[in-house]
Amino acid sequence: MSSEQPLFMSDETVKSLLKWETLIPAVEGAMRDLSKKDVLQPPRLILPIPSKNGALLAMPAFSKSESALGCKVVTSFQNNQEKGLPSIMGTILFMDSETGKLKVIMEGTEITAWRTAAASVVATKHLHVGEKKILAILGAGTQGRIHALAMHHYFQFQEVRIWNRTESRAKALCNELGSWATHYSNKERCVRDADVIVTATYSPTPIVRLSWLKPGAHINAIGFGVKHHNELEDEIYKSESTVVWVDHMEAAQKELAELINNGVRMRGEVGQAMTLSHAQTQSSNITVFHSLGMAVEDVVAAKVVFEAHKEKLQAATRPSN
Ligand SMILES: NC(=O)C1=CN([C@@H]2O[C@H](COP(=O)(O)OP(=O)(O)OC[C@H]3O[C@@H](n4cnc5c(N)ncnc54)[C@H](OP(=O)(O)O)[C@@H]3O)[C@@H](O)[C@H]2O)C=CC1
Ligand SMILES: O=C(O)C1=NCCCC1
Repeated sequence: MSSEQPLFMSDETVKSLLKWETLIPAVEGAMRDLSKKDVLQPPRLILPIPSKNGALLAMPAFSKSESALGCKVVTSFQNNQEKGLPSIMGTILFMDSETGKLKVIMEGTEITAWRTAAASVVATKHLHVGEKKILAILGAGTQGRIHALAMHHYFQFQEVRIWNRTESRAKALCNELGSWATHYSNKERCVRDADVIVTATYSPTPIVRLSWLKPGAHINAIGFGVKHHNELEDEIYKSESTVVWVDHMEAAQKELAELINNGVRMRGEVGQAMTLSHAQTQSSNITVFHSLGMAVEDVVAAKVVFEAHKEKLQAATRPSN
């Protein structure tokens, strides 16, 4: 019997091993595999904890092509900012996919941030047709920050605008990012003329209006406060020119049930859009990627990190000549 103990990887170690160059293709592959039904991923269990303004989510997945098996447990506690803690904190259990034996216990707070932004990059790549000159980000928390970094890295937008409810945080983030990011004090001005928009807040009421959107704009809607669809006004969903995509249809039936019951049609999964040519999306359509967040993204990201860790160890023990 193997007595090998599971490895523990802290968020600090995980962060040092995460690279957009390896993560984005891995998340793209996971989204494609899910739509090809090469992934086992049941709808996640969500335990709301209303008295704490929080929730706990249990998210297992198995990727056949990556031979990756794992489960993330993640919490979302909206009042954590005042306690100096991240709102979203996760832990990933990464197993041997042949035996189920636990290989790594990985802190999953960094992975959750990075893989969510990577999924938005993949969705933007496959759903947005036109030029990518102006990016507007609403929310300057963990997700707002990591989306700025991922989008800037992948698409090299000419302008990156950031609005936040608490203006000083948008200013501080732009100062940290450098001259390529500009803070906006008015969200309408931030969104108008933008080619791509990211909403990454806990806002319980709409922060984007249809009349602000230019034809062909693409929105990555990330926020999940009380619901997963508070950030966009109803008119956006009702508009005939809007096409809504999700990461996982089965999860959307559950988590976006209210929208679906109100007649909003989900066009399909981003993984399905990858197999369509862009010509099938009219360039004047407004596209929305409703990012629910998928366990398979976490599991393949954990594999990328574990592989990078093993390579680093090997390199350190290789004799130099
Ligand atoms: N789809 C997915 O896979 C994932 C989704 N998420 C979701 O992304 C969102 C952001 O998460 P994260 O960045 O980690 O959280 P943070 O706590 O780091 O940031 C929260 C952001 O929401 C803003 N905010 C809070 N309440 C309101 C409000 N009433 N109106 C407007 N803005 C508000 C905050 O503004 P201020 O600075 O003024 O407080 C801040 O910009 C959350 O909804 C979270 O659930 C997170 C991870 C994965
Ligand atoms: O997919 C995730 O991880 C999360 N999704 C919604 C908010 C909490 C974390």
